[in-house]
Amino acid sequence: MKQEQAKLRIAELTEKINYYNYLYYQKDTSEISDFEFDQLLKELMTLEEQFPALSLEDSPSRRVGGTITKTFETVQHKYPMLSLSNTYSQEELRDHDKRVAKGLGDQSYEYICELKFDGVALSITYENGLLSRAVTRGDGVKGDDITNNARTIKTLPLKIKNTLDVDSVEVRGEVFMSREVFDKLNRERDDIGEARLANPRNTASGTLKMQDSSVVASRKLDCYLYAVLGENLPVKTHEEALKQLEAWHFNVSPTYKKCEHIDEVIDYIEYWETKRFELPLETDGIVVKVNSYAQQEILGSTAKSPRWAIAYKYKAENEATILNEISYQVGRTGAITPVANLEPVLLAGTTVKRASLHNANEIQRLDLRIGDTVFVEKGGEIIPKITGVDMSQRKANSQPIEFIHTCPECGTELIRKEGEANHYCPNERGCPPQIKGRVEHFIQRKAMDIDSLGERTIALLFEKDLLKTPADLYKLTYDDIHDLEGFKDLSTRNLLNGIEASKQISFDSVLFALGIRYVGKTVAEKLAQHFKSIDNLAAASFDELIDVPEIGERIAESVIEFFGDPENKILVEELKKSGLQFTMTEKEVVLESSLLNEKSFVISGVFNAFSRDEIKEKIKNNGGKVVSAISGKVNYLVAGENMGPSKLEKAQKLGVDIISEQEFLAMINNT
Ligand SMILES: NC(=O)c1ccc[n+]([C@@H]2O[C@H](COP(=O)([O-])OP(=O)(O)OC[C@H]3O[C@@H](n4cnc5c(N)ncnc54)[C@H](O)[C@@H]3O)[C@@H](O)[C@H]2O)c1
Ligand SMILES: [Zn+2]
Repeated sequence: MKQEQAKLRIAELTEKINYYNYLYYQKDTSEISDFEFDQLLKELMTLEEQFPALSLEDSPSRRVGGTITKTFETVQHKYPMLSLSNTYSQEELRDHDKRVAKGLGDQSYEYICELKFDGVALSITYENGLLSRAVTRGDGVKGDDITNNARTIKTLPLKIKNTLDVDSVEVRGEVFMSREVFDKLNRERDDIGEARLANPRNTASGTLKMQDSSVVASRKLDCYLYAVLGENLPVKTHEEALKQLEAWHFNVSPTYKKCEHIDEVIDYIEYWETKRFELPLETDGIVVKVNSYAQQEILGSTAKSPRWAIAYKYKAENEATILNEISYQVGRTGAITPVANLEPVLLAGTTVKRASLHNANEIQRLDLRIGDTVFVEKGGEIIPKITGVDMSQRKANSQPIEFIHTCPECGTELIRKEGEANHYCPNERGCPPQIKGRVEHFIQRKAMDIDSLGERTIALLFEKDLLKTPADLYKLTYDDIHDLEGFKDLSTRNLLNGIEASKQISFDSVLFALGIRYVGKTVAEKLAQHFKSIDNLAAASFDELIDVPEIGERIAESVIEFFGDPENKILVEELKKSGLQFTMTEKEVVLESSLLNEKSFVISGVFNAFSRDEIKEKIKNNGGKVVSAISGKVNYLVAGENMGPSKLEKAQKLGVDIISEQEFLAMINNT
């Protein structure tokens, strides 16, 4: 390539990479795969090596890709947070090993291999053992202070036993969302007609930057720690750092391994290539780090990444197979989801027969045709996806796929609302999956919690014309149920009792159960707290609705539409007559924060600043739980003066963290 051409290409690559970085780090979206992105960056670096004169000072190859946002306080990192150089080839990994060997002269060295967790890097500082600050990587030099959000991560201790006797220590790790939590979140979004989230990494990253910590807490993020930094630490190797993190009760993935030779590293890579799909989170490769800190220092870093570490990334597994047919599913909200039925193919250890296609746009984007040879890819997701078509195999007479026009369940003509990707069946009250789906939504645990009623029973009742709306549940008689296939006396009474008990479920849950589009559990809680009764809510104007914190225009419109529908008015009236709760009772308190979410406390002794009851109150108001007896499940013992020695002894034996009143108050920012 000539200098002139190279200059143009460098400019083009720089612009592209900056654009994808912007999407990835600011908008939490990706328009291309990581592999494609890494190829662009690699091409840029190769050109810069060939033509050093063209290499720009601010080239994306020289700096960490992320940026800071304006919504959080900006904090300077004490030690820069770098990126990792990466490779997809074992050969390049061996080259890296040779460079390490050369850099270290004749010293022998070891590696620690870890999995590369696909989440977001976080730096967390503990001052005198207490979590004082958590900062995102940002641009590597400065990051966002997201301490309150980090505090909601259940496995991240708010306090560590300061055994090393240092004032301040920084730990680093990867915040992630487990596959299970991610899938559940998407099911919940399907349930209220909300668009699906793309992947756990982007979701974790977006969640960490939310303004409302209680929403962050509900998202159940987790964190694996993999680094300890600080002055005068008695830690000399990466392995010791990991052991220290374990001793401090941080969540350390047990998957790391010490390797004495690059061949062992390759074995590790091969072992985890498919095994990693059994892990609870997504991983996209492994990280190989030189173990000795002294040797890490000899090797040093570039402006962008350390020379003592490298990431080996797995290429997503890809197979070709035939697209046999497209089928269409109707969801609870009437949304139509196309599904690709494939000629079975073995992929990453499992047989794949189906792939999700999301919506009509996706079919169009891929330009799919029946009989096409398509490429199927499986990341960590349960449902694989189609990434492309092998055009060379396309049949001459094939036709573009025409999306169905009528509902496969009820025959109604489909609609597609402006600005929405999905087609919908508008026959809300006559379309069987929508009717059954509305009842399934109504009875779920987070709603009316009628656990003796399942999908199968709902279908049976529906077939017998006994269940067309949730209100019909409260009209069911003993005989109606007893006559159903599989029901005996006891199961019939259980179900009737479950339905009866649901009449005591609080208003916010009832509101969620109604299934108003975009009104998830958290939004229902906010609306219930604010309006106190269904009548107030139904009478609220658009402006009154959007005045409620966290309630946007889309939700406001949806609420107004719901109550504007006479059928819904009838439903609410019927449910009221059946005795369901449609007002908020006084004692349902608003949480001050969720800083102590899922943490349990025992309190003992006499306190200075507050009474025992006040401390208990504070724990509950911040989302924590107060229990009376010490057990291994208790997180903290708040110890006052004159506390009983047996409690103390038991807590010590079980490894329960013992904290003072001041330490407790610091946890909830109340000093
Ligand atoms: N698809 C896109 O549009 C797009 C855009 C930008 C970036 N990306 C992807 O992001 C990558 C660049 O991201 P990056 O600069 O954050 O670097 P990186 O993700 O490749 O590597 C550094 C990061 O790895 C993480 N990590 C996970 N497990 C680790 C472990 N055990 N030890 C140490 N670190 C661990 C840390 O968060 C660390 O900050 C690119 O290689 C690309 O794949 C994709
Ligand atoms: Zn229909």
